[in-house]
Amino acid sequence: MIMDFGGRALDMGRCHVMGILNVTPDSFSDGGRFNRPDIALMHAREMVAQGAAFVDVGGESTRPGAAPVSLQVELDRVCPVVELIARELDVVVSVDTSTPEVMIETAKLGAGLINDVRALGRDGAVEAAVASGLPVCLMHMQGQPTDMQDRPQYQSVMREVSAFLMDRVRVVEAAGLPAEKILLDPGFGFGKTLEHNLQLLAVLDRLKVLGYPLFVGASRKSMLGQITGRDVNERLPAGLAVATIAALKGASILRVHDVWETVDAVKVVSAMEGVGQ
Ligand SMILES: Nc1nc2[nH]c(SCC(=O)O)nc2c(=O)[nH]1
Repeated sequence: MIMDFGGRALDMGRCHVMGILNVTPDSFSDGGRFNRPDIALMHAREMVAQGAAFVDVGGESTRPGAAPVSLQVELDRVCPVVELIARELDVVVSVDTSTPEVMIETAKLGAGLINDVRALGRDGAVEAAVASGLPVCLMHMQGQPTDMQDRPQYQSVMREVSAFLMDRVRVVEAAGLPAEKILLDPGFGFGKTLEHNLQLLAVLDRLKVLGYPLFVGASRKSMLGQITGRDVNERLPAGLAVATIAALKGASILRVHDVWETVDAVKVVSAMEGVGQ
């Protein structure tokens, strides 16, 4: 299934790597390194050279406990970087935002995907996403970053995550967003215990049957630290394991910090899947 990302067509039947470009001072693993547009462009260029099909630009940290940022701060962080990358590089610029005005502005500046961890939950976000004409990733989160990890609870995490995402799909499709512009994401680490995250990973293919491309982000997250005991900058092997599992289970986009390493892991999965039986 070919999806059009602001003029760049990509086959969602394949697994693509998205490089993370946090332009926030407090992101948990690379906070503050890429705040200047020229430095951000250099990092984006490097990730594209390593095989990233997407670069995800986020101006508001959504780590547990993160404080919201003002509209102007988010615009000031994100817009110059989106404009520069969209102009200079042949890559889909994804914008990690829940803010309607940021969606509209960055779409004008050449963004190709809206990546909203709040599934267009903020006032005006559905309308802004529809008006932007861009594809949207709808992600599940229980609670808000300020409290989501306090006491995550589910009767059945996959059933509840699926129900939430399908409800959001109904809302955004009714508002005019075509089905072929929707991606779904279970939201690893967003209001989930380690057990919930593992249960979602184990049955990720069940999310696929909803009929939308799957987006997965687990890179360097605390779930990997809980399993391995590794610090945030030593979680690459565990991250590659999740990337491989997700690719095997049909994920279309993997959001990661470590691009070439993940590209290679995906190449192994694709090579195996491509060989005649
Ligand atoms: N769609 C999507 N967007 C994201 N943005 C972040 S920011 C927090 C972090 O990188 O730990 N995570 C995700 C994710 O899992 N899915």
